[in-house]
Amino acid sequence: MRLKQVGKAKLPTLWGNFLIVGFEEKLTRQNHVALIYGSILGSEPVLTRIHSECLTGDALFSSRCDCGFQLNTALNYITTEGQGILIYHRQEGRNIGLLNKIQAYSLQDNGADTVEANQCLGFHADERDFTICADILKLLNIHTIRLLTNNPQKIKVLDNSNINIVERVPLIVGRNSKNAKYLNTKESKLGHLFNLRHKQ
Ligand SMILES: Nc1nc2c(ncn2[C@@H]2O[C@H](COP(=O)(O)OP(=O)(O)OP(=O)(O)O)[C@@H](O)[C@H]2O)c(=O)[nH]1
Ligand SMILES: [Zn+2]
Repeated sequence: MRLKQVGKAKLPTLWGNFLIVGFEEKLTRQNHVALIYGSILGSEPVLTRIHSECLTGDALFSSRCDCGFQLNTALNYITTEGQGILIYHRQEGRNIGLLNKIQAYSLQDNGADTVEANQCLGFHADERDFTICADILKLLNIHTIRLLTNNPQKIKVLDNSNINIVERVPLIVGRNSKNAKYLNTKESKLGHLFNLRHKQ
């Protein structure tokens, strides 16, 4: 296992009382956290959100993307449901890092879309590794989930990592005039599912 669990504590939030569990990648020492709500063991399938780090959207209220809105709504769904887990996957900017993301934003301010901007900086469109999230689920003994996502790639990677996804739950929130192009590019170039009729 590439990860080890480090620390576990109560985390009261605006949505309710979670447990926060820390994880460290043994090789890189990169850390991730999972927020657990309710009793998840023995109550599978577990409602699961894999949320990729977005400092600008999650903590600074940016409306350039939908991340902050999705974070808010995912916590809402999980607490309303009474059980679930949110993995806060610390691969900022689709894993190009915060400062590169700001440079990508600058290219987008000058007309590039989010994929072109990444490529212009020498990165792939999406540099994230979701297998780490499968490892986190396994360390927590979670094997069967309902996944909150619009991204088919997350489903594919978790599936290949032997996580049983019994349902994809769409998470379509936060569209506005500032992120419309960004969301359209996710649909046209990255394959995100924004049509509820595509629910699988
Ligand atoms: N490189 C880059 N990353 C971005 C940009 N805007 C947001 N991000 C990052 O994108 C990640 C979120 O990915 P998204 O493609 O929005 O959504 P997703 O996680 O693939 O899919 P969902 O599960 O449906 O939310 C976060 O890490 C953000 O920091 C951008 O313009 N460029
Ligand atoms: Zn974002």
